[in-house]
Amino acid sequence: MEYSLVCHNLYAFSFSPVKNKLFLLGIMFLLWVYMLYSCVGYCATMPSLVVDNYRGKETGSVVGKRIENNGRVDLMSRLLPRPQPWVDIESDYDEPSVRTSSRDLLNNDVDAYRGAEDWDEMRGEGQRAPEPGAMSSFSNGSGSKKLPQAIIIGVKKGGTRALLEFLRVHPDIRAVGAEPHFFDRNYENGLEWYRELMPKTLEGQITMEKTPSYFVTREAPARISTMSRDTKLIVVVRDPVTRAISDYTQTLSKNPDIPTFESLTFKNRTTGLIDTSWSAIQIGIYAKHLDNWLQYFPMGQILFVSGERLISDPAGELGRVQDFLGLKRIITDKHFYFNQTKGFPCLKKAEGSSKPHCLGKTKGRTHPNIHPEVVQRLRDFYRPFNMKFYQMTGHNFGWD
Ligand SMILES: Nc1ncnc2c1ncn2[C@@H]1O[C@H](COP(=O)(O)OS(=O)(=O)O)[C@@H](OP(=O)(O)O)[C@H]1O
Repeated sequence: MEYSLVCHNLYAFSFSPVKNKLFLLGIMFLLWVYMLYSCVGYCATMPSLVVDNYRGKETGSVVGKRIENNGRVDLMSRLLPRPQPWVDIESDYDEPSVRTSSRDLLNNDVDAYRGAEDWDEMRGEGQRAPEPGAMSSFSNGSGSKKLPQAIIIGVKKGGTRALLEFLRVHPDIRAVGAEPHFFDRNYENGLEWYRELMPKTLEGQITMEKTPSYFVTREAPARISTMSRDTKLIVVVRDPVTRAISDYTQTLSKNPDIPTFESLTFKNRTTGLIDTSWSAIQIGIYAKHLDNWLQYFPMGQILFVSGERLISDPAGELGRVQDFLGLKRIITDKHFYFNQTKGFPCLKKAEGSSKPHCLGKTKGRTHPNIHPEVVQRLRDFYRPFNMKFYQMTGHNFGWD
């Protein structure tokens, strides 16, 4: 009798509609928590999830701040839609390395006026060192942060952003979107600070960064060699005359009142003496800068990418770079298309996206018309340096 009463009560309890609903809700909640957890784990291990605080700002979110916060907030940031890695993060600070006091402004000294070229969302913040955890991937994914094994060290306006964005398509490359400027401006922060900026990588993946000003920074070769003598160096070089005009165009876009290109080029217009203290001119003397690197690195450890070919045959140049990095040639012709409107090759699918992607509006600007006589004078000026550079690298870049 007692037994049947207990059974009856149990039966009534387990099949009461309220309890049933509560039970179902409980199961659904557990399932939801499980799915959420799995999703976080999955997101964190995806190789392409690179977010930095600058991107966070770009997309109008506070992703950057979240990444530095505690686990719960960090978890939320992972679940938010991933900001696309290319979205107008086209860096790139102006060149501070070749300075003279009178020319600070025109030499794009970041302290004089911080250009933050292309990196629109950084404008007006003043120069500051990137914050660890702010530039790299999600902080809790699998893998570990490593110092870069390969660095794009130059040259400014050579096509460095295009090369890095193209390389990021490769599953074995993880790169910092922002320019860390560690070996020129932030060296005192120490290697640990630098490593913290890097995205997490899995075994076999290569960590990369690009800071074009390294190529003209006197201390950079020794510093990089101290980090690791095995670091692979990549330099994107471009006709120094067009490079100088591109550099000037960038400065002009931010400071429309600067003197003309012509007047900045010459120390003395009548004698035709070139002002080599102007960074736009100085950077293009590639042979001189390369000499400094060769004191610390053998030629075989430096790859020169043609900025011109990166536009006319991106897959060809990318093939060379992948070989140099010891990677399988995964980035090929089929990754690119020529965008008529942009006038440049673009990616059919950018990293982590299924959409076509061209670089932003600050890459591929229209250059001002420069008087042909000035261009000719510059060609004459650079010719011997170019010849020396061809000789040193064993490669004729065809600028003359
Ligand atoms: N695919 C593609 N799309 C757009 N732009 C391309 C591309 N490939 C190379 N380039 C050239 O890259 C030049 C900018 O060079 P950088 O990225 O090295 O500039 S920066 O130093 O980082 O500011 C930029 O220079 P300008 O044309 O003078 O703007 C471009 O000519």
